[in-house]
Amino acid sequence: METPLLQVRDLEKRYGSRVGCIGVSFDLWPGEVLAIVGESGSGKTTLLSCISARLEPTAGSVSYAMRDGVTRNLATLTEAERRLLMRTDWGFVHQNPADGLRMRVSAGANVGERLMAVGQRHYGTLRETAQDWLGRVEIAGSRIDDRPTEFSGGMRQRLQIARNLVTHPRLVFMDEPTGGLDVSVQARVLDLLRGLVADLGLSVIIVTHDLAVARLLSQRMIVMKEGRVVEEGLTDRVLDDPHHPYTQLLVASIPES
Ligand SMILES: Nc1ncnc2c1ncn2[C@@H]1O[C@H](COP(=O)(O)OP(=O)(O)OP(=O)(O)O)[C@@H](O)[C@H]1O
Repeated sequence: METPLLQVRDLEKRYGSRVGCIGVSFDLWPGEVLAIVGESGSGKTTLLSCISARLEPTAGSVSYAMRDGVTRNLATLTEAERRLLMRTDWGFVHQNPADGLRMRVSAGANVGERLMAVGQRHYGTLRETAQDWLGRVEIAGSRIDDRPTEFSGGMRQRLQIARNLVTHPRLVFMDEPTGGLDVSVQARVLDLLRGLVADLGLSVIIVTHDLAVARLLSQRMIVMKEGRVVEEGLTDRVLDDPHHPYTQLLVASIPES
């Protein structure tokens, strides 16, 4: 029987007396794209940080099915195991590309660096793979020696995506991946992400306040309000037939297109 890739149980994060998120439980299945939506301050980023082992929860657990098939509670990983997971089996696409790229090294080195983390050392192979990945994210190969500082916002975001996917991670976390881009650029990046996620069979957890992004990318979504999950279900069902009054309000506030 298939096991979930990620199991979140009664997760809670408090900042002093303030609640970041509370009582959150869900499973993520291999190959599934799950969107976490909710208004500003609802706890999306807190939840994403806890499940990606970047923030220690106050209570509850997150378990992950490692490549060797053993499911481990993230809290029991050593620091070295956690870092290896982050550099190889997981990806993290930040809203601001500068948070996920090294801005002072070339585009090629940004992609190659992640490959070196999985043991690739041969310069020719590193460069060839980097070149291939730049192509996959629609960056001209002639830009391989340019630094991200010389790239447009959309190019930077596409480079960040290449850097994350080059190691063929099984799980990618995304925090508002198109949030900082011009509307005209967003569509292209979203389209690219959708294609890559499908081609690579990635599992994804994506935080967004944009329901159109959730509709386009995710199969399932959870809706957060004041740190709690108020609704969960298949994306089309939640958006077409929202049950919770808060979700109804969110859906009703989408501008007609
Ligand atoms: N470092 C922190 N210290 C104290 N309180 C925090 C901290 N980070 C978040 N919070 C609080 O936790 C709650 C959830 O915040 P969080 O950033 O997770 O929401 P969000 O849904 O991601 O919002 P946004 O869409 O604006 O990023 C808020 O009440 C926020 O003020």
